[in-house]
Amino acid sequence: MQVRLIEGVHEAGKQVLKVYQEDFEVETKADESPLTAADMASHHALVALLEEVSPGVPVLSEESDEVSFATRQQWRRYWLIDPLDGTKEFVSKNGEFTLNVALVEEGVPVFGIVHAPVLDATWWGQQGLGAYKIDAKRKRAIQVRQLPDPELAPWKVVGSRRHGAEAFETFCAELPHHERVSMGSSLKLCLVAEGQADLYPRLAPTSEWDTAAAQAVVTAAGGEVLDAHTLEPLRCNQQDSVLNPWFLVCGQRDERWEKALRASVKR
Ligand SMILES: Nc1ncnc2c1ncn2[C@@H]1O[C@H](COP(=O)(O)O)[C@@H](OP(=O)(O)O)[C@H]1O
Ligand SMILES: [Mg+2]
Repeated sequence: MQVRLIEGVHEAGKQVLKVYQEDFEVETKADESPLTAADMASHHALVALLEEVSPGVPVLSEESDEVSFATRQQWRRYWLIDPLDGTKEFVSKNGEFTLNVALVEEGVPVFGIVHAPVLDATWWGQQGLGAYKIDAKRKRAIQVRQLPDPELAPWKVVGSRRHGAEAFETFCAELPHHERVSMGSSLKLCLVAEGQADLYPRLAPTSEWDTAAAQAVVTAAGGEVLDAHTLEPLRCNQQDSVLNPWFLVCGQRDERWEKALRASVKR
């Protein structure tokens, strides 16, 4: 099943690239976020793919009509997709956008694919099977890295290009020696999954479809995606709202970043 899914996500990625390479119009959604023909082409391609691969399993997409919590609560497993995460990066043409497909079971993202068509890179992970990166037609296993001694090698902290700057600054001010990297979309979580970054504090809003696929990759790679208040793993489909709490992605827990988090998260 993974092979067909990855192939299908790549096909959807090609449709996204076709729009990317042409002149496209940008609409503004009710929540002021941008929407392009690429978001919708990817949405339709991914929904068709998932209906083909697993008929009867519900699909919730950022671009679907809203589904009531009363209905969603009945779903033991469902597909959760963000057809184009990082639409602002897409519009500004920096390549840092992704297609995201997650399988959620009992609130836990157990399988996920994140695909970045411009970077020609795909990350996928599955509970019990590990995490992998495919680029330039090469597939390799990935895992989070051990936090280095910051005196010897700076911690690498990844942040959004556009969101949550103030709390991010407070967090970083409390950290030992570190370097920062900016990145768009769910690629930030993938950097932690493959050991290119140690921490991604997301101290700003996101929705469950923004994170579920990459959370599956991070956890399969040995890391965690934790609620910034409780330090419990993020779970999907637990409440009416599809908004995530503020969260932090890490390879491993450490008292030094937990202290920085307490300083930057209002309780
Ligand atoms: N106020 C808000 N509420 C919910 N999600 C928000 C938000 N502001 C930004 N986001 C989410 O953050 C994502 C982009 O994050 P980043 O800038 O770090 O890449 C957006 O994904 P989309 O591009 O899929 O809309 C959007 O879902
Ligand atoms: Mg998104």
